[in-house]
Amino acid sequence: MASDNEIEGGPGPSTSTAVESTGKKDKANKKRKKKHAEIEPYSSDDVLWRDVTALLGAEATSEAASKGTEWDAPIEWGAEVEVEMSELASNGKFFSMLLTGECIGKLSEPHPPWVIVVPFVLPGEKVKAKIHRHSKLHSFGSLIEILEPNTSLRDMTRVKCQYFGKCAGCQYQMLSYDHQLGVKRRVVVKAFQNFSNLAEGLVPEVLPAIASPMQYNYRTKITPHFDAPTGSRNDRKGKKKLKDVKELRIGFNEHGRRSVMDIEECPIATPILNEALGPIISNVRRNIHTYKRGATLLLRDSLPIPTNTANGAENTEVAVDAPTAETQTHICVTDHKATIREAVGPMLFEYPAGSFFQNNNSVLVPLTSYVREAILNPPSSLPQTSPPTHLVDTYCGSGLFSITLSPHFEKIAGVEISEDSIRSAKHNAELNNIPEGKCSFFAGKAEAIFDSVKDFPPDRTVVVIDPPRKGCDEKFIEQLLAFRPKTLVYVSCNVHTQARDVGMIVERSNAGVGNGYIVESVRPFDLFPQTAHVESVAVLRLRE
Ligand SMILES: C[S@@+](CC[C@H](N)C(=O)[O-])C[C@H]1O[C@@H](n2cnc3c(N)ncnc32)[C@H](O)[C@@H]1O
Repeated sequence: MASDNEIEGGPGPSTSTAVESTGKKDKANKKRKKKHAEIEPYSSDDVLWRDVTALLGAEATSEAASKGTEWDAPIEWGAEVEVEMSELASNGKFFSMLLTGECIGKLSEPHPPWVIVVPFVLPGEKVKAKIHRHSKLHSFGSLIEILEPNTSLRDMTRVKCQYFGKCAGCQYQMLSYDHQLGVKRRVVVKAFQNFSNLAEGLVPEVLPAIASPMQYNYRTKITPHFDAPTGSRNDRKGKKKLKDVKELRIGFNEHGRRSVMDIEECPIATPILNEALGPIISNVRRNIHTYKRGATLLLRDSLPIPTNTANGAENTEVAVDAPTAETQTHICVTDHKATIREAVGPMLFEYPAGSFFQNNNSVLVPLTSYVREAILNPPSSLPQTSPPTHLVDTYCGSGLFSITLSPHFEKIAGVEISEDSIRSAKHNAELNNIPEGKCSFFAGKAEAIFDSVKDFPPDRTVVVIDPPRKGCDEKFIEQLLAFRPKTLVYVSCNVHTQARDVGMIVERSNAGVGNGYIVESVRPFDLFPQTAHVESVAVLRLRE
């Protein structure tokens, strides 16, 4: 669960205003500035940077740029500051809250406008934080104390995780679920404002987020990990020394640090994963001498399946003492190569435990039904055209959209880079009795699919696009625009690259003649309750 912001800056002041610099320090500062200056476009650092500049305003930002003071933090590294939080930032995973206007602490005076980012706090709250990293026009503080809570938003009785505030995930637990959905909608609104490059009127009002039916115990995959115990040495029998084993931490990343923290339970994970977690961790501790280095453990929720499945691999199941009523129909799988089985409505999916599948099973029927309705029932305000007959499922994984939408299409083609997933997609078509020849799946880069669908009628074809976080390649977008399918449904777990790609599709397809795509709807889907992750579905339709 590492995020771009998760790496802490080194100790010591990083600013020229905060300290007298020696030649050596000057060099170090220059090196640091150079390193920090390269914010990767569309990374969570970039998303935060856009929030920072929006908060400070264009004038203050460009003044700092022209004076070259963007890196001159007015606060010393390690200083404690009292700040009043003003806004929520949209950079997903890690630091979720933005600044305060005024800082009370060790500031150099007069100081330039600056943003302080503090996690686990809410707008309107006054907090004490310790500065641990500087960046361009903003610094990161770790929360020491909430001095004045925002009691209209914060309710700590909602928090279910004993590690809240220490573990790097699930920072929205103190908020009502309705409020979380509103926050996620706002992230999508800002993503389209900041990254789509489209004029306001070209993006429709973002629809309210669709809730996950389960808000805890929904996550079907967790990956606790551990580093090799520091300085560990084996005794003569090859066993790690007891002291080192005691220092071993197995769990998730500690918030704001490189270190791992012990986890005995994860309230967003499904019950079977929580039951299996303790025995799995004890087993690693007992056998730590067999690990040469750290490792990531895989725990995946599955329906039981015959040990030798048509998909090939043996299933290894973790023994859990006396399964409860809730867990008895599920098993926990730990072998990457073993097969997982999941049901999505009436459809069954099997895939290797180590490959991609959406992690919140409870939301998959609402998600796939929403995509189906968006395709088949466009708003009545649009000219009604013949229903689509062909589906192209790009970045198809093991066939989630192809198979759930298969009853509504005559022909379907899917493309996916992972050969394992393509094998699963073909297997899943058989498993769900889809008539032979209706679905074809190809392993390769997404853009390669356009060679295989030359006989698909573009005006009756829908393309589903569900890329990884980095979004689509230009080559893919070029070929998509050359193909000109009637309908596009873009599903994404990174709304910032989604906004960029949707903007590019609309702009390029309308350049010149203006007969390209319009954005019909944008709607967030909550696949990840309690966390800052946001999924969204955008529907685009070619103008008549
Ligand atoms: C977010 S997942 C979506 C999978 C599937 N649609 C689902 O919902 O289960 C993105 C998928 O894109 C695949 N992928 C990544 N880069 C790709 C590329 N250049 N071309 C095709 N597939 C790619 C990944 O292997 C992954 O399965």
